[in-house]
Amino acid sequence: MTPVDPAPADADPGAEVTGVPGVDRPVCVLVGAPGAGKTTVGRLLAARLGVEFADTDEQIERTAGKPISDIFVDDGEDHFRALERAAVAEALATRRGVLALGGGAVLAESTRELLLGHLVVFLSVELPDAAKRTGLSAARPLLAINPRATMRQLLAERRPLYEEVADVVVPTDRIDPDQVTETVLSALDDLRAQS
Ligand SMILES: Nc1ncnc2c1ncn2[C@@H]1O[C@H](COP(=O)(O)OP(=O)(O)O)[C@@H](O)[C@H]1O
Ligand SMILES: O=C(O)C1=C[C@@H](OP(=O)(O)O)[C@@H](O)[C@H](O)C1
Ligand SMILES: [Mg+2]
Repeated sequence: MTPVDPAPADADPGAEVTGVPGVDRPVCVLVGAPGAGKTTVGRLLAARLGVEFADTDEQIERTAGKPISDIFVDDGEDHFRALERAAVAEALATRRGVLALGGGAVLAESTRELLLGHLVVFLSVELPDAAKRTGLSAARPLLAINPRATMRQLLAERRPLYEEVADVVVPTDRIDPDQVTETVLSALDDLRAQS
């Protein structure tokens, strides 16, 4: 089990927001399907821990200079996945706070291998909430065609990959992002107590 050492929940909000002193990797890495709440909960979690937040999708968009939906349309999914593998590898090596990955990052075996050295939280979500939260919208290009069936298939195919890389699974169905954040915080405390 990877040791966890999050900053205390009452971390000084005025302190420099980077990571935990002496810890040379992200405090935790969030994985899960689109709509699981990785980006939303990641931000809340980082604020509670007093550390930085990074999202590999945002990094990819900054580097490419366009939204992910445009990368899919202009350059194709394979190109996006290559950018994603590079962005995830760089973020795992350099980020020290809370890191959210895109839902498909775990499809790459090389990424799953890299995640072995990290504390990984799988935010799980079932079809009803995943559908509601994504609105099955065009902002997520994978869901552009037959979104409900695609989401159902994606959840079934990826669950074993999320479970493979995860140290802990936090179900998010029917609870709000603040409640998910509290659940993740206590899971991190439990892991720290065990390590
Ligand atoms: N636990 C939750 N309950 C209700 N809505 C949520 C929850 N988590 C996230 N959301 C909403 O669902 C949408 C997708 O969340 P997001 O954080 O982008 O998910 P992800 O990054 O995992 O795809 C956002 O509108 C967000 O506000
Ligand atoms: O599941 C996927 O393959 C994807 C999920 C998206 O991120 P979120 O999981 O944050 O929505 C984004 O990386 C891209 O649209 C592809
Ligand atoms: Mg996201």
